[in-house]
Amino acid sequence: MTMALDGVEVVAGGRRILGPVSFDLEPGSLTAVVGPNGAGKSTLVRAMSGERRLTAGNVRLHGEEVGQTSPGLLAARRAVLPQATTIAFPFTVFEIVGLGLRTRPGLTAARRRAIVAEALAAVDLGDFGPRPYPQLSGGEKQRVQLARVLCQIGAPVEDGRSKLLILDEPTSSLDVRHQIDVLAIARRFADEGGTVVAVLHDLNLAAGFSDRMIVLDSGLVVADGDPAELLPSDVLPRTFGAKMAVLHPPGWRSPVVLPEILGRARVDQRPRSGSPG
Ligand SMILES: Nc1ncnc2c1ncn2[C@@H]1O[C@H](COP(=O)(O)OP(=O)(O)OP(=O)(O)O)[C@@H](O)[C@H]1O
Repeated sequence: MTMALDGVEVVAGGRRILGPVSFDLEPGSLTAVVGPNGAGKSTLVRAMSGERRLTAGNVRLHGEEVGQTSPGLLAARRAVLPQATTIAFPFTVFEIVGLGLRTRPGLTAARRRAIVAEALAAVDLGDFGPRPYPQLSGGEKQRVQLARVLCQIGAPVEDGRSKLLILDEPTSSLDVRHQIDVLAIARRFADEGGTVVAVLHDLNLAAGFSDRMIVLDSGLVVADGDPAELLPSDVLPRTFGAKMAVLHPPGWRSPVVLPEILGRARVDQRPRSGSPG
């Protein structure tokens, strides 16, 4: 087991915003965390990464409590792509991505350059190294941050331990092709023995790339299972308060869901019979 959460609770502003939550993450898996705005998804991933102090319970990474693990050791075993990263200084893309390698001392300068170049190529930013980071678009910045995280984490498995990649809305600023590219990188990391947990708002992307979907609502896990089974169930419409149409494209691994309003919108926009125009 890579990570174990046991009775995790977080209280903030006088109310419990997460928990109690208990589950395990296994090597070789990609778990999608979905849920409405304010459900506690970011709080959960920050608790998992050791960035958020727990009010109760514990989070163990390979048996060691993350709250008790040194920052250096944590950085070598898990990497976190946060929801937003603000960097105002005119660092180049090379410099930002290279920051990920601070946790991997002992590499030669040539090796560091090669790793950074490889990570940039993986996120389709092969030519972006010399560019000033603040000038990039939102989606380009998000992919630079993923490259930094990939540099930090290195191989999916080291010393027999599965490394943990924690991604908070990694596709929020990305076009459809780059959404798929980024989740394919995460999928590959899991297929090679790493462990991935990703907060995603796109339920179809979540179902397409994950082996397991955890649905969070009001700080609690309301469903946890195979996305192909969860998508057609009543859990998602109930949790999100949105009617959903379930489609089963022939040959697809998982069904897809669409908000029902999409099917009606064009009809509703047509002029009513008898109305002017
Ligand atoms: N420090 C804090 N003090 C008080 N309330 C907080 C604090 N941090 C988070 N919250 C509240 O806890 C709830 C969960 O926040 P969180 O950011 O984890 O939600 P989320 O599921 O990631 O939402 P989104 O989809 O909008 O990103 C929200 O209602 C938020 O307002």
